[in-house]
Amino acid sequence: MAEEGIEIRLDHVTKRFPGQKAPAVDDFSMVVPAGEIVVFVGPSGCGKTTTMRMINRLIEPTSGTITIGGEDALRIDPDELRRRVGYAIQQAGLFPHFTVAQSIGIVPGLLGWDKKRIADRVEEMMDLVGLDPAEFAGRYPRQLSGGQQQRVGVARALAADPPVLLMDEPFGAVDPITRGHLQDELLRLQSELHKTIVFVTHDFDEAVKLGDKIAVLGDRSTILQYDTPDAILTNPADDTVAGFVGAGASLKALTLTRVRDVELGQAVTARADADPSTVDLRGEKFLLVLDRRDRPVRWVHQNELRRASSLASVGSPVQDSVSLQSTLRDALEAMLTEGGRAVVTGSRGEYVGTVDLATVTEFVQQLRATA
Ligand SMILES: Nc1ncnc2c1ncn2[C@@H]1O[C@H](COP(=O)(O)OP(=O)(O)OP(=O)(O)O)[C@@H](O)[C@H]1O
Repeated sequence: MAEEGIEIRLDHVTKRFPGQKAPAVDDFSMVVPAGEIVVFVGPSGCGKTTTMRMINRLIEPTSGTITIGGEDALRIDPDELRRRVGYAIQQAGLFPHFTVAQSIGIVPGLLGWDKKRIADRVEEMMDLVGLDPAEFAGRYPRQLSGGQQQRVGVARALAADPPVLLMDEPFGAVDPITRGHLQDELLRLQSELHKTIVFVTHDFDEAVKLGDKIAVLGDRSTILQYDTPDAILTNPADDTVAGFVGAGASLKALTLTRVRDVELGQAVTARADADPSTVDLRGEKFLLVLDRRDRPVRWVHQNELRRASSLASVGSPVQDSVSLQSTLRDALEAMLTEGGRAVVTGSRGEYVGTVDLATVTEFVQQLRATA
């Protein structure tokens, strides 16, 4: 069993770097709830990294207190702090002369684990982040893609099973598609591990996707708003936050809702072996043809249906379907590909319903009305 997250509390924390007039972090107070992902977003230089690094004492606060699981961070001995707080950074920060296995084993090694325990743990972590140990354990960073390096960085941060994970733009240096995959994987890991995660990013979309809560920070790490993504999207605290949310707030809100949360529509359906002349479209323009296991295969227009002698090959293929776990944004994407409705399938790929544009529009309007 992995060790689950513990609460982090920052109380009136200030950091003043020597020789600087203004503090980099000015009187920062926040509770990061146990087992949640809190994302810091804000402009470059606003103090996100400094705030985060005070939690694991890579930077010492000038004043104020930080507690981790109720214990004063300044009193936790450095080895124990290293075990309790994992740290992952942009471009993974891997040592060029360490193999993947050596990198992941660093913190367990520092903590004095025996060789066998470290080796077992390294293998377990590689599996966890989707890197085959047989293939990757002996590789050096330069023999890895950017995405693979980031996976190693996350595995290394998790190796000593810390209840707290600090992640400073960990996916900042990879292409958007890899970034999306790494985000999905982090969410999957988190649904198993329930760590307390503080995550720093410039990217508001990333914050919306990952955060249970988002802290929008301004100069000197001032908290402009600290709330759930949907509260911030629908009700930004001020113009600065609104600027950060940016255009397309409604579109972003679509990533917050799953297909299973909206009412599904129903298409007229028929099995591929049915006789076309018996199909009643009940005023609809399209028929959805299902295979023997009820999986959606093709859309057939009423004109095609009229001329068809069999449903086995007529119509155009269903190209993109979504699952009940997909977001409304995925559904919108599928609608744009399919032209019209997105087909929703269950866990065995079977047809369960459809989502159409009206449902999405209605959802956005409701969200605005309740905000
Ligand atoms: N070691 C240091 N000595 C002096 N000033 C520093 C030091 N580290 C950071 N600062 C200053 O503190 C402020 C906050 O920096 P910080 O790195 O925390 O910002 P950030 O929000 O993480 O920025 P970015 O998003 O660009 O990484 C900046 O003005 C920076 O120049």
